[in-house]
Amino acid sequence: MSLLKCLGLPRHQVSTARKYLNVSSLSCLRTAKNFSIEAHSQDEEVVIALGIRAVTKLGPHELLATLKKIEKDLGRTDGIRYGPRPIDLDILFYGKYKVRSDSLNIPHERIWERPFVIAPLVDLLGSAIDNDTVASWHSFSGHSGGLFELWEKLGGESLIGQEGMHRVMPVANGLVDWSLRTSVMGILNLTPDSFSDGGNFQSVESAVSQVQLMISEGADIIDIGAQSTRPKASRISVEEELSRLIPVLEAVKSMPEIEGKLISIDTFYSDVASEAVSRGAHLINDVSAGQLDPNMFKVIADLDVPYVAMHMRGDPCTMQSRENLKYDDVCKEVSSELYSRVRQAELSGIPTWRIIIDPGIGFSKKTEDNLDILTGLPAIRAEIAKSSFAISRAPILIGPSRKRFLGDICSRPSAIERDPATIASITAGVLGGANIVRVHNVKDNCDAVKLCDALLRHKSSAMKSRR
Ligand SMILES: Nc1ncnc2c1ncn2[C@@H]1O[C@H](COP(=O)(O)OP(=O)(O)OP(=O)(O)O)[C@@H](O)[C@H]1O
Ligand SMILES: Nc1nc2c(c(=O)[nH]1)N=C(CO)CN2
Ligand SMILES: [Mg+2]
Repeated sequence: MSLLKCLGLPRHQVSTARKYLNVSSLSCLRTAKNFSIEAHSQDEEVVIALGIRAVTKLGPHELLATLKKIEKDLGRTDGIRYGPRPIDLDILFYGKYKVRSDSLNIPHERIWERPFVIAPLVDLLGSAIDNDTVASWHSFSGHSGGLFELWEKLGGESLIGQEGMHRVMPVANGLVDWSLRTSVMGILNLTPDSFSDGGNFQSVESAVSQVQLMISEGADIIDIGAQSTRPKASRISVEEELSRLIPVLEAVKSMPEIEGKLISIDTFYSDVASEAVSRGAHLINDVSAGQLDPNMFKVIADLDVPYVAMHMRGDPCTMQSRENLKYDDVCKEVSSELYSRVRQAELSGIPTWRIIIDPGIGFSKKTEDNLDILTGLPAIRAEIAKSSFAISRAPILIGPSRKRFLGDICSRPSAIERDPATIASITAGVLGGANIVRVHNVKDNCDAVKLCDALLRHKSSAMKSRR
C-alpha cells in the first residue's frame, strides 16, 4: 500500500492523472481532497495538491519508475528541481516499509515540513487508527502524537481556508471552496406531482421564467428534477424523465443569465445523469446515493462532475416504513450509512473531492429525526471523521424546504405556508455547518444565509482575536 502525492497539477489534468494512476496497477482505496495553494505572483499557476491511498502489486522501485513515466507522459521534462512542473508524483509511504536507496527514500524525506503535503495526507486517515500500517505511518512522523501532532504543529486546520491554502472541488471550469460562503440551490420541479409546487413549471416557458426569477433572487445553483421523490411517489421511466428534462435543460442552457451559475440534475438514474451532463449539466444530485441504479457510481466516476450523495433508506415508496424509520441514534446511523455509500462510491472511482454529502432531511426520517439532524451536523461530521477526515470535511447540503415536519410543528398543512419555518430550519443548519441549501423560496433564504455567514465570520474573527 502506498501514498502518493501529486503536486503542481493544472486543473484539467487532475482527472487525467487519476486515470493514469488507475491503469498503472494501482487500485485506489481512498482519495484525499484537493488542496489548492494560491499563486504568490500573478503569473504563477494555482497549485493543486492531492493524496491517493492505493494498493499495488508493484514493488517500490517499480512504482517509482511507473510514476516517472506518468510524469513524463504528462509533459514533465528533466529540469530544475523544485521548479515549476506540470506534475509531481511522490511516494510518501509504502505499506509499513522503510526504503533507503540512491533513487528512493520512503518515507519521502521532505514531507514533514510541508503543510500542503500533510493536509491531504491527514485527510486520508480517520481519527480511529484502525490498522498496523496506519499506526506505522504515525510512528514514522517522529512525534508521540503521530501525524496529527505534526499537523497541529504546522498549524493544523487553522491553515485551511486562509493563508493561501484552500480545500477545493473542481466544478464546471473552476475550483470551488464551498466553505467560503453558503451557496443557495433553487429548486425547479418539472413534475406534475411534487408536494410543494407540482405541476407549476411543466412548460418550458414557465420553467425558464422560474429560473430567471431564482437567479435574479440570488440562486447559485439551479436543481432541476423531473421525477418526484416525495413519499409514495410512483416511479417514472428513464425515457419519461428525459422527455420532461431535456427540453428545459436546453432552454436553461441557452439563457444568458445562467452564465456563472451551476445546473444540478436531481436524478437517481445513471442514464439521465450521463445524458444531462453531456448537455451541459454541472452536478448530479442523487437522493439514493447510488442505491436505486447499480450503474450510477461507475457512470459518475467517468463523468467527472460533483456528486451529491444523500442518505435515505429504501426507496421513495418504502422509505417511511416502520422499519426504515427505526433509529437508536439518528446522527450516528445516518453518518455510518452515508459513510458506507460514499466509501462504495470511492471504490467505484469517484474521488472524495467530488462528493457532497446530504443527511436526507425528510427521507426515512420522523419529525424528531429531522430535528436531531438539523441540530446535529457537527456530530455527523465528528462521527464520519472517525473513519475518514476527507469525507467528514465534504460540503454538506441540506434540503428541509417546505417539508412536512415543518408543517406538523407549525400547523401549516399547506406547503407554501411553510417558508418562515423553512428559513428557521435553514438558519439552524447553516450555523451548524451546512454549505449548500436547497430551497424553493430563493429570495428569503438568500437573506437568511447571508446573515448566517456574517454571524459565522464574526464568531471566527472574534475567536482569532482572543487567541
Ligand atoms: N519517496 C520518493 N518519491 C518520489 N521520488 C523519490 C522518493 N525518494 C527519492 N526520490 C527521488 O527523488 C528524485 C527527484 O524527485 P523529483 O524530480 O520528483 O523532485 P522534486 O519533485 O523537485 O522534489 P519533491 O518531490 O521533493 O518535491 C526522483 O528522481 C527520485 O529518484
Ligand atoms: N440533495 C437533496 N435532494 C433532494 C432533497 C433533499 O433534501 N436533498 N429533497 C427532495 C424532496 O423535496 C428532492 N431532492
Ligand atoms: Mg517528486
